[in-house]
Amino acid sequence: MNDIIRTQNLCKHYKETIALDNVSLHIPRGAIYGLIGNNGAGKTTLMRILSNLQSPSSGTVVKSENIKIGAIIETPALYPTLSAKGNLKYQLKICGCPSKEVKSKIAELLELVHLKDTRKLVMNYSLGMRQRLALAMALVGNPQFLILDEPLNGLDPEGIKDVRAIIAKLNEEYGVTIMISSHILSELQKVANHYGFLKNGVLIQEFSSSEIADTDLETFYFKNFL
Ligand SMILES: Nc1ncnc2c1ncn2[C@@H]1O[C@H](COP(=O)(O)OP(=O)(O)OP(=O)(O)O)[C@@H](O)[C@H]1O
Repeated sequence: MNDIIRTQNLCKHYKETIALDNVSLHIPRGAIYGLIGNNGAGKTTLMRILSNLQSPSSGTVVKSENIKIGAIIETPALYPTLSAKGNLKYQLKICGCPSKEVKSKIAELLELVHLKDTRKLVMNYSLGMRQRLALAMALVGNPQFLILDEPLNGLDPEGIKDVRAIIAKLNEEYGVTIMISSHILSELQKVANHYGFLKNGVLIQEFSSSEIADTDLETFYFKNFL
């Protein structure tokens, strides 16, 4: 199938709250898919379901065969009393990486996410460093599909630029399909090429950047979200 993942009529209810309401989305293989929605729109719920961390109330998720999924959702799970290398070593062992490959894999991952100060303990990391390490941790299992829930939140402009560049590199050079969420369209426009707009649990529209001009995309966003 051309979509790496799609959903059919996905619904999620929390008692009386409808977090997702009949969501049918399509993420083409190779895309960088920007998921836009205000607070409480259902972005995290949708991403948790796509990552198998949670079940829908109804509806289905259709994944292309044997895809491996990596995800950073809400607070990344890092070991605060270890260094970046220590975190990666632990994760690689859990994932069954052969001992003789661990060192080179750690070097490759640190290089990929532009993380240099590797002796510091993670508890002393800045938000930007944590975000980069979380990305490296999510890449340990060589996922073909990476889900990133608001990875630019709280980063300074340089951090945003850097994480965007890493995302673009993962997509272009490593062929990873990426889903990335944000409240703000302009944060994603420099990197995404497909968009899904989620409003009050409803996927109101999907666009590919090849079928809509930037200015029309912005008009749609301002009309529906501001
Ligand atoms: N575990 C839960 N129990 C009850 N309600 C929940 C739970 N998780 C989410 N919700 C509700 O579901 C709706 C969607 O929440 P969700 O966190 O998925 O939205 P979001 O778009 O990620 O929001 P934000 O941008 O603020 O993180 C909200 O009304 C939220 O209060």
